Amino acid sequence: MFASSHIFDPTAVLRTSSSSSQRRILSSNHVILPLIRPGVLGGQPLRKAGSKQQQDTRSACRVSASASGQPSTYIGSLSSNSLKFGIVAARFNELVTKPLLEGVLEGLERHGTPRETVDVAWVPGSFELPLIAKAMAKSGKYDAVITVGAVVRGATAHFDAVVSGATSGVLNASLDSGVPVIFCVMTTDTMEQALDRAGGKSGNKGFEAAVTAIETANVLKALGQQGLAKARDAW
Ligand SMILES: Nc1c(NC[C@H](O)[C@H](O)[C@H](O)CO)[nH]c(=O)[nH]c1=O
Ligand SMILES: CC(=O)[C@@H](O)COP(=O)(O)O
Repeated sequence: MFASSHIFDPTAVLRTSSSSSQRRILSSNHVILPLIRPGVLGGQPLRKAGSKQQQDTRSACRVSASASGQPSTYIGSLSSNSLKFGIVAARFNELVTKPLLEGVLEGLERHGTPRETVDVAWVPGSFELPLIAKAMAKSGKYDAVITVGAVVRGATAHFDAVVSGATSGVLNASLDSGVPVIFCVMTTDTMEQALDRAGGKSGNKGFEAAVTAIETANVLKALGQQGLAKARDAW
């Protein structure tokens, strides 16, 4: 799927445009992005020498206007080396949230963001995630914020209150700030289910959240470059 005689730059964005009713990948002088950074596959990033695309793809996202005026499709790069991230982590059930946090940091690192550049704020529980996430998002310092929590059902209805507050609060933080705030909060019936998703048999949802943050931030950046999204400080 990624075979290409051309050199590609993982900091681009794949864009297709429709022509008549057929969508097509743009001509061969456009680049096809790997869904995983070449270094992860052991491959070597190739580079298309000397083309306009190369100048374009040097930015976090490449968008080329469609000559036919047809609608375009934006698919965000999975390269994070031009992005800044913040994380808010809940200490409650830290048996789960600490491996989730590690998964987030590993995911960011494997796509170009050294963990030393990532700010991490700790809060008591998932109910406190939205306040700090919104503060970070509205600071203008971050291209995306990732919230990490683990809400495990107990004997009372408190589970529902915490999940409801955390979910709507994180969503509000994102929509209100115009910054992607990613919801990496386990909401499970048992601790085992939560641990399975924090590096157990179901993988690490923290790593997945990191990839989601990168792609969403890059799409928003591309739309902004096309005047299709307000600049963050105008949100
Ligand atoms: N039971 C869980 C909680 N409860 C604490 C709340 O998040 C909150 O800190 C408290 O209600 C004070 O505002 N938090 C979790 O993250 N996970 C739980 O399972
Ligand atoms: C999600 C919670 O708040 C829950 O773990 C607390 O347990 P309980 O409902 O037994 O008080």
